[in-house]
Amino acid sequence: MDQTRIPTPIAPPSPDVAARAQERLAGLATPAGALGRIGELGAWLAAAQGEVPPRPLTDVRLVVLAGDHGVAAHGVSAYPATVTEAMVRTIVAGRAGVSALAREHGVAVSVLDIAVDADLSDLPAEVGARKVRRGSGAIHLTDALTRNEAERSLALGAEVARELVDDGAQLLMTGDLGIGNTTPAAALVAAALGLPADEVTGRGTGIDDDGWTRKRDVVAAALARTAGRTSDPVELLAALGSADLAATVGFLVEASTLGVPVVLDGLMSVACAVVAEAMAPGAAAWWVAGHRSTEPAQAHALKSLGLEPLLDVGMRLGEGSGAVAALPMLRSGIAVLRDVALLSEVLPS
Ligand SMILES: O=C(O)c1ccc[n+]([C@@H]2O[C@H](COP(=O)([O-])O)[C@@H](O)[C@H]2O)c1
Ligand SMILES: Cc1cc2nc[nH]c2cc1C
Repeated sequence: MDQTRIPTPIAPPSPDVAARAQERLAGLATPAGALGRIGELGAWLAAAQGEVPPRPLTDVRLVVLAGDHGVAAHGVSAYPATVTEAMVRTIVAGRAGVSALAREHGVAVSVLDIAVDADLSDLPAEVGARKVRRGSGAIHLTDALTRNEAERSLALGAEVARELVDDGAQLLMTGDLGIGNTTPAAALVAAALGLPADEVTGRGTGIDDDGWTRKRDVVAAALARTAGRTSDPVELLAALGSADLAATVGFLVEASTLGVPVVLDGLMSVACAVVAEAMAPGAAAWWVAGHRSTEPAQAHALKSLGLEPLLDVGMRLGEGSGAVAALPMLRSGIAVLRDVALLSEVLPS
């Protein structure tokens, strides 16, 4: 039986409302186009909300999807895999990098253990309620997941997005956490876009030249191992992804299906967005890229999606931090469409 999924096209934010928002933007008491991307963001959010001017963003949610990766035992990261568990605990305690940014910008953060290779059952039950497995396979040696695990991960990511939207979330963000995860994310981008390992391999948490060469070889071996099997997105996630990355894909597809805008983060988020766009063509119209990571694969992935990141400040933290950091620009877009006078109101008649 052919298990290949039929791509499900996604309708964009309302073109009618987008046109009305552009009309309001063009009529503001500013020189035409003077608000640049801030104005464009306001118009995009208006179209996404179906309302001009758009409503203030009072309910913004970030979900950090955490997991370990078999490749971490093969010298591809500057840090040991034990950091993943430690940082899940740190996010729960509200003391991670993203925790500080999220408090500053009024974003509610939750962290989910999708595939951390540790027992986190002492944490609040919701953290581990969707655990798929302990760690995903080392992709240069074996598939990351079974096809069934990939399907389950996609479904649970979708479920997470649905729950947040049902609970009133106006804007969603995805974050990632997992030592070694820039290796499968780079491999996903390479396989999806037909790029060689050299062009997608970055320094991740800060590996040295020897580490980079090892990581490049791991990505190349993973691509060679799975050649010819990765045109179907579910197969791609099973072969080269992980449970946490597959869950992120499911989350992104579902958010766009529900018509809720998403701010993407760094490499993992944008690599998953490439796979989500393949599963749900048109979904990218519901996403904005929060920042440009230092990872080369993210640049390729952004380009393929036609997304220009809002910030370019050398961030490479993950955790959703670059999405949260970009939020003031989105709020600014809403403020100008709501509060700036029209030129017709201020000019003497
Ligand atoms: O978001 C990014 O683009 C990004 C770039 C480099 C590193 N990270 C974070 O660092 C970890 C992965 O780096 P590595 O070197 O272990 O593959 C993981 O926890 C990510 O959240 C994140
Ligand atoms: C300390 C630390 C925090 C992180 N947060 C996301 N990835 C990370 C990797 C490390 C090493």
